[in-house]
Amino acid sequence: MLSIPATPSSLLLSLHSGNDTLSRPGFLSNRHSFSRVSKNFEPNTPNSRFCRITCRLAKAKETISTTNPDSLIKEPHKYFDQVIVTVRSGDGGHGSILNMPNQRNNNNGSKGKQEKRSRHKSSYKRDFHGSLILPVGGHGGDVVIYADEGKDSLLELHNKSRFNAKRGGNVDAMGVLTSQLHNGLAAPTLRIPVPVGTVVKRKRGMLLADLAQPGDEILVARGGQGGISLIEAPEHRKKRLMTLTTNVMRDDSDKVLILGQSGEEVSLELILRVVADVGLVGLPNAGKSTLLAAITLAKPDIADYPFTTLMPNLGRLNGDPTLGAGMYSSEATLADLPGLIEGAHLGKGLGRNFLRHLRRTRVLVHVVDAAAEDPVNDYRTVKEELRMYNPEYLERPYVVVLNKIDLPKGRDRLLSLTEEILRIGCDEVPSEPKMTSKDAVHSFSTEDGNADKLPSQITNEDKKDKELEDYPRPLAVVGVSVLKGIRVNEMLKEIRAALRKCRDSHEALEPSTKTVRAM
Ligand SMILES: Nc1nc2c(ncn2[C@@H]2O[C@H](COP(=O)(O)OP(=O)(O)OP(=O)(O)O)[C@@H](O)[C@H]2O)c(=O)[nH]1
Repeated sequence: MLSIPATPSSLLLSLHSGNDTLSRPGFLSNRHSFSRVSKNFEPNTPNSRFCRITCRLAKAKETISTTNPDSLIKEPHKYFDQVIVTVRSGDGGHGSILNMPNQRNNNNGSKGKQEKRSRHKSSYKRDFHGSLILPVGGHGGDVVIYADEGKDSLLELHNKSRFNAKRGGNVDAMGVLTSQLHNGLAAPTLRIPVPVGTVVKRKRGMLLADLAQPGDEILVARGGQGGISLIEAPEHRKKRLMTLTTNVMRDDSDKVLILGQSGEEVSLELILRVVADVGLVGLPNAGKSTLLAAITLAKPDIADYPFTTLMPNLGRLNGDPTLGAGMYSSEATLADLPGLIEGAHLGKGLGRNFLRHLRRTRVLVHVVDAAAEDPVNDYRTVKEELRMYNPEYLERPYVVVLNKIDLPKGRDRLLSLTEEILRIGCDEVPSEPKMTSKDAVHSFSTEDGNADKLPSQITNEDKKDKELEDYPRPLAVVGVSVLKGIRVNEMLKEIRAALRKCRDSHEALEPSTKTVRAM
């Protein structure tokens, strides 16, 4: 029987006496935070079988949303790649205090009945040493974050930034040990999907994982262990029981063992780094999204105004058909990044956030509008922004695509533009080893900028002093019209050649790396 007078902040609970009921672990749900528990036996009640518990109801926690939902809709590009979430693993379920069955009513039990019961005892579960196995509370739910190919941004985690795993089940016992007793149910693992390429860090702390491959996962909060069960026995029987099991309750402090351990709560920072083999860069309106749509099945937004692309779009490039059966090995992922403008590395335009998404690419494709006012200057502007953000980007193999040659202005200047662009840069191969695909996948930063320097990038500041002419020339310059499908195959050939070059140099690098490791 449970009577609940309705007062907003506190409840007066009258519980049916059962001392058992009160002492039974797990009876008091941990959803209520008890401020004071007192057993005042009512003097006027006929049998003093009522007790009073004063408690305060904890308000259900509202979902913590750090971001205004309006800004999420209006400015998704500011939030899609970074979020702070709080996760809590489940508490362990409680064990139980049990009595041996023949402890009860042992006054009126005959010798024959006791014998029967002791025979019955042999059906209890026992371990290898013959000791009784007593049920334990269920394990609290773990929290796991995993890379899911179906996710492309962290936006939805801004709406729900708190995750609680379930608690383990209590041992469902009525206080008497029987052979039918089961362990409390283990709570399921709470699995949170994030896009491939998400870096998981403790909030303002250490890096936990880089979920760079589909299916990569990390356990971020371990569920609490379930409590154990103990047998309560009168003093004179304890010694005998100890021969049966070590789980005999010795004093009141043993009750702590019965309670399940609480789960852990952690705040995490999730940072998305787009994972792609090829990064498309260029000024707004150069035709990057049109290019992606022309050679992959991606359907990015395309319009003739700048900054149509607000978030990186990914597309899958089919393998090279000339390779026959091996064509699948030459498949690649392309990332169309929002347009860069002068000052992008300082946060102008859509900001520097997008520059960091080039970090994991191996090949860059500069898309230049050949029909623009000054295409060479546009090309230099983009290269300058890359250099100011991370000079290492200029050392990656790249192809320049002079787009819109269907327009007379573009077509007429194609030759002169190609020559001018090929003049910017040098033939020299940089002395430092180039970033390999593996490095590219595993490079990440604690914050923007150059905080994630690889050993080979330590001299980045020095590199910023170099001119554009001191960095390698493009592998190829191709004139195309991605809209009209003019020379698109030639462009594909050059992009695939650049990818192949990366793979070859990566493979060539591998044996020497092994030698260094062996030494
Ligand atoms: N004539 C012509 N127009 C093109 C060509 N390629 C793209 N365009 C047009 O150029 C405009 C911009 O194209 P997008 O693909 O959105 O350009 P973007 O570089 O992705 O632009 P942002 O999203 O601002 O970065 C659109 O109107 C396209 O139709 C081309 O080869 N020829």
